[in-house]
Amino acid sequence: MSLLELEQVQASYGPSQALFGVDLDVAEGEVVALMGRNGMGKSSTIKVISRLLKHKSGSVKLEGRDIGSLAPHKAARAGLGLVPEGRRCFANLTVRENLIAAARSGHWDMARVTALFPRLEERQDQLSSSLSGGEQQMLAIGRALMTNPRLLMLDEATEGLAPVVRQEIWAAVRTLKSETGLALLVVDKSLAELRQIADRAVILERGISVWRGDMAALDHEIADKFLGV
Ligand SMILES: Nc1ncnc2c1ncn2[C@@H]1O[C@H](COP(=O)(O)OP(=O)(O)OP(=O)(O)O)[C@@H](O)[C@H]1O
Repeated sequence: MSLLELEQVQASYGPSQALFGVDLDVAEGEVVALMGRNGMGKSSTIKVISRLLKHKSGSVKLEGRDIGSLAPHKAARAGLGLVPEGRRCFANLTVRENLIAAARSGHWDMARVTALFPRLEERQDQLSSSLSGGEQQMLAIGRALMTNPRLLMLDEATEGLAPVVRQEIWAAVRTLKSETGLALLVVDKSLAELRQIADRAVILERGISVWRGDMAALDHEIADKFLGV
């Protein structure tokens, strides 16, 4: 059974429909890249999974259980960890307070998160608003890990960061994959990085899953056709 499974999901923002038929699944321990050009529905799909956007048809299942009627905080409790686009943390809390506020019991605790991101340990007493963009992103990932998710979703986790910081984030994501086997759903513009980390990919075009397959099968022709790279 898949850990997460979406079938023919449709969703709208008021009168404006964004998703027209999203099929996607993530197995336990698997890394899936969710890809597509700008505005094709990647963030909306992540929002549907996190229950921040309600779908109007189709199904969203976590371990075979329909989670379509869960409130967002219950989705988090059910094991869906989200690092949203724009890395939202509590600006008026310190790094440590941000992490503690998210904590739920399990493998991930302060010690493990700060071992993954040593910079967070160095900055633990600083307000999160005083962190650099890269450090804020590390904190956003750390917060999501502190919830001890079954599935971690990263929406554009490296966007707008300097190349050296992006590498630090990717290194941490690779560690998550190799050392913890956490299931990941990753949205990112870097095909090169996704190729290194993802087992499979799902490509969206105008809110529809138009290609699903092993990352190794995503050749130049497919990338050119659907991603324009
Ligand atoms: N809050 C909103 N209200 C209305 N329409 C929205 C809203 N958010 C997204 N949309 C629309 O839904 C469609 C899908 O957007 P979405 O952000 O999911 O795409 P995306 O693939 O994540 O794009 P990007 O790579 O640019 O982040 C787009 O047409 C977008 O304009």
